[in-house]
Amino acid sequence: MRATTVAIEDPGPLERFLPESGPSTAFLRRGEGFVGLGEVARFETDRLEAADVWWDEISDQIDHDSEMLGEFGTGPIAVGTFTFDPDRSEERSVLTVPEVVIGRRGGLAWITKLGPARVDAALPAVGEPVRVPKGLTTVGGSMAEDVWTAKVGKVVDLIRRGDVHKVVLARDLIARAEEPLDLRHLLRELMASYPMTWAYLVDGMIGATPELLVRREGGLVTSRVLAGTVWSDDEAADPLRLATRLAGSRKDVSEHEFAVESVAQALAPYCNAMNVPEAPSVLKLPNVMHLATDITGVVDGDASALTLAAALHPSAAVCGTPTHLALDVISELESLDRSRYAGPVGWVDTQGDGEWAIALRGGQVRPETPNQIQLFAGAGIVADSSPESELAETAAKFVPMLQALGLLAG
Ligand SMILES: C=C(O[C@H]1C=CC=C(C(=O)O)[C@@H]1O)C(=O)O
Repeated sequence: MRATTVAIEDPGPLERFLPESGPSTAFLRRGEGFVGLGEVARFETDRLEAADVWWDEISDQIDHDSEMLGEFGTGPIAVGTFTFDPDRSEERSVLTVPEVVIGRRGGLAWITKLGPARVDAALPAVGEPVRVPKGLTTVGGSMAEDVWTAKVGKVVDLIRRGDVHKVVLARDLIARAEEPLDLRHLLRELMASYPMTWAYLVDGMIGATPELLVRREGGLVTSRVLAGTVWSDDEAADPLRLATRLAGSRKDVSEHEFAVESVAQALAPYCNAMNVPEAPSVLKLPNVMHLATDITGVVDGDASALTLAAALHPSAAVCGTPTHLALDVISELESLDRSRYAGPVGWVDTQGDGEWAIALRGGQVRPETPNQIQLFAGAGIVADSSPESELAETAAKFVPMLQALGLLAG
């Protein structure tokens, strides 16, 4: 397979190149990142490790001709969305190799095309006009709210007995439209309202997540760990007071510490230098605030971004501590196939560089039900958790997608 990468003039908003149907992908933040059009190869699997091996083999077969060698993110890439727990999901994980990638980063723009022979590097036509969803309604989720809060109560009991320290419990919500959903509309809305997040679209999985599982750029790795949340239903609430409340909340700080420790421990074997800030900062989003820690490190060896994502997943930000016990509690009590929610979503290049976010604040549209989207949100439960407050927290985490769908005012 041949790949050609050329520098191009700024192509404007990248998302306008996405077609309404057919395989397409996006991973965008503050106008940077890429859109991927078409598909030259696809791997469906239930294991991150298998995808890593597959991409290694494909990478070796690509003959890449580039004007931009060494520029992060340029060149052929594989884009993926992985299930949270392959042993307990009906959904498949997918790694797809786009035929055309249009990207922008740090003032540079490029196009990469893949094919059997060297191809011209002209920009494709922009996509069809975007359709706004019509006749949307929510039709509930797998579990009634009071059943979910009762489960949170059970988890709190288990934690207080000392069986497990933290468990992230999730719930879902289904929204249905009169016509097939145009995911490009959701992507645009999410990008406009939540520019500080990573907006993703891969194989019907769409959302805008604030949490970066891992980024590898050359020898450097970064992970943005989030856990611990505060929100307010009162628009006039003072953000400084909310942030102070969050930073001083023993419950949220302990929830956050479990998450940081899980990432630091999983990353340590791959790094020969690592920096873990002692105290978290507060990340402010339009709907919630989170405790945030950016861990950085220098990679020792050639572990790819996908290898690192496999090692870090599932972190205690989306699973719990200890991992295997939290996974058992989730499978026993959550009564939900998490599908790709809370799994890694992102991209990797032929050098092993890439970015894998955690698929939060999003939902899945499936080919057999194109009018429908299943939304997911979860909350970290620790010894001091209150079931009602955790339910309200998940409601606050549904807000970005409900706004993008037009089910809530922005
Ligand atoms: C599990 C989710 O959020 C995670 C990320 C940030 C804060 C979280 C929390 O405070 O519970 C969660 O760990 C979700 O959005 O569904």
